[in-house]
Amino acid sequence: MGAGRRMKRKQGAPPSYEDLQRAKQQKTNGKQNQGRGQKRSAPSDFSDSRSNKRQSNGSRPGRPMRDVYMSGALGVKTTEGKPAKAVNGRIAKPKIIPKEEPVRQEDEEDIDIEDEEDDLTSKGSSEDGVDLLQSEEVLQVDEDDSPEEDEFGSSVFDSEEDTPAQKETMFSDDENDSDAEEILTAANIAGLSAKLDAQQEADAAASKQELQDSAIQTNLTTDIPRVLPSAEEVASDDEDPTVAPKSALTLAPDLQLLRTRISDTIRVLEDFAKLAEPDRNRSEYRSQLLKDVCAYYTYSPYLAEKFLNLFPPREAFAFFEANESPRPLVIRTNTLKTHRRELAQSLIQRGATVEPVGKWSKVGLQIFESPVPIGATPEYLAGHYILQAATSFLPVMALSPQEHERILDMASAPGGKVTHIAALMKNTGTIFANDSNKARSKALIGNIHRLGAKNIIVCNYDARQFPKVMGGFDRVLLDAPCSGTGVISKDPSVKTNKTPRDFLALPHLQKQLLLCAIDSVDHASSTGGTIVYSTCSVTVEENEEVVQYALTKRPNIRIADTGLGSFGISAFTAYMGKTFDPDMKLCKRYYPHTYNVDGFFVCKLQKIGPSPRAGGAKQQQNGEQVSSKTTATTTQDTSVARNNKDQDTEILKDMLIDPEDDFGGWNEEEDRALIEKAEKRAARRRGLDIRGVRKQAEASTALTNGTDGTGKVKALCKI
Ligand SMILES: C[S@@+](CC[C@H](N)C(=O)[O-])C[C@H]1O[C@@H](n2cnc3c(N)ncnc32)[C@H](O)[C@@H]1O
Repeated sequence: MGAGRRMKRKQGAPPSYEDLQRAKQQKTNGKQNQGRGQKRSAPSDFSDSRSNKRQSNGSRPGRPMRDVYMSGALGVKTTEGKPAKAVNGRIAKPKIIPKEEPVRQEDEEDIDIEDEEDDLTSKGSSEDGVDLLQSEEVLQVDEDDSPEEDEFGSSVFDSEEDTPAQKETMFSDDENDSDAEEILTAANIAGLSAKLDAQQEADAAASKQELQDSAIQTNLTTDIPRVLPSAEEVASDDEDPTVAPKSALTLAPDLQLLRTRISDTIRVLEDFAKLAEPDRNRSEYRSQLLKDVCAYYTYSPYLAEKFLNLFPPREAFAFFEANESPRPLVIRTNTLKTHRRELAQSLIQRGATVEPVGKWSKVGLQIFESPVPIGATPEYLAGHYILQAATSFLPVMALSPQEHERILDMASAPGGKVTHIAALMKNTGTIFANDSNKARSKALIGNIHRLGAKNIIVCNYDARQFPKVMGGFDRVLLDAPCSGTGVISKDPSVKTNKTPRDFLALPHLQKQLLLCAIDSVDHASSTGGTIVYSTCSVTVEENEEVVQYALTKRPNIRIADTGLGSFGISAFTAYMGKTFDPDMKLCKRYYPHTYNVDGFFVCKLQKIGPSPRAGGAKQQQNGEQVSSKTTATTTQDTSVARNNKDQDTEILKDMLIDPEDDFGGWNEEEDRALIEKAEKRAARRRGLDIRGVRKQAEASTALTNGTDGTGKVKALCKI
């Protein structure tokens, strides 16, 4: 795995914290500022991931040659490397991207605009979709409409496994893998072999060094690291070893010392009986770790603690590290217009180095280098691909859309997933692509046109209005608005701008949306009856807890296998004293540090009985009411409300549910009371007066409340 390799480069045997302190004392008082610059000059076995940040898109050593597509020594020139300038007169001149400075995601990849104005909730889950040109369009749109900022990125993972479900969904394209390999390998083999030889040599040297380092590390473990400050050190700020001397004209933390102390503290926590100082307890080490993590990686204590609760200390460290590097750039072939093999060849001819994203996907390509902006090639303009995070493929694979079905994507802008669905359906059936954010919907429409999807109807509702607007869908995708804790490398502001309120308000919205998604599905669909819920967040509140809430409120659903095989980590069945449905293990979690992909959560639900009268069935029967807000037309029949009331009643009885019982909808009052209670508790924990917090919230609400129906949530989130 890419991540593994990356971690191998970054981690080694760091000098112990005490050694570093000793070395530090020997230095003169007038030494230079030891901020980030110093960190970069740290010893090689202690290198800083942030200084490696730009390398992660670079070539990956040790790849099997047959997997790599690139323009090699055969001299495939970038003969068509200029024309981007000419198309529509809209493209900036092609930029040469040197090897050391791979394509910058911020510049090139899909932009997922966080809707500041609409609501905080538009912070993307699966950040994918709009490419450079679209983003240019969006930025223009933003000036006209509401200001927005979001960013879609790309990521990649390798998986050696093909599952039957993947075959069903992704391998339906008519690409022949071995053909592709043969042709492309023949075209590139000469250029690759020299490069790979060098890479293998470098790998072997790195492995040797790593073995030596780990031997040293083993010796180190017999020492008891002194990581906690003594009483005197606590008393005197000036002697704080994490702060550079004042003579250095800065109070920037000494990052090298911090990093070493983090590493030492983790060692202690892992082997407490052996390595802890006498009379020190675990929580002292944990709070030291929290403090150091916040200082080193610049997280708010609130969020850092959340992650330290989510992972064991060493894994949390790997997670924080992974968030400091961008994920690799990935594109999805648009099979409505081309095949991956042809696309790869075209990009190679433009001088790009590309590689299949992994065996799990027939449509993903990872871009290593490109002398032309990947968001501005003629192939891009012709809609042959879209820049899209690799994890963004997964919810669509789990949804497994079938030809001729009727599908709803509840929160679809800027359209990475919905255009993927259209491609898998080969432009048959009908897809409703909804998003509550108008400006983002323009980007969505742009992508739909560029990629040539012809079976999509765009609508602009608050998705909580489904299924009142229409229901009876074969499948529904809810790629929910979320906190974005899985995509911190793309949006580091998440490190500090998320508050406890966000983790109350967002799950509240997500729960409401998920119930609406469930109620919008036709349980009697002969092909589907499926709901997929996904987020690009790793928090339990936004994932397992949301699914658990839906299971409680809707006994007519079951968690189903995602069909993603062994790829991904099973979701939690218990977390911090809470237990979830045992089938929660069927849901999948993805982390940047395990697969070098965006953090993601995917859950597949199967609807096995009708929705309650209040929540869905009744509304589904109104499924024909396609509102005038629908912004495109189709010849497809939208009246697919197939529920037979008598039959439904029987099914409900079979499920031991009283058909007259109104188990639908959410109880706004009940939720509000719960939120207020949680807020009170959070304020008390932080030593704040809840009345002051509320006053501030009200003031903020007055400033930010909108008229689009999402104002309540927006107000909550802005505090
Ligand atoms: C994670 S993004 C969706 C990304 C999209 N699925 C894709 O693949 O390109 C979440 C989207 O939810 C939208 N959204 C937020 N609140 C919503 C609501 N109440 N109803 C519908 N859409 C909403 C945001 O505008 C944002 O576009």
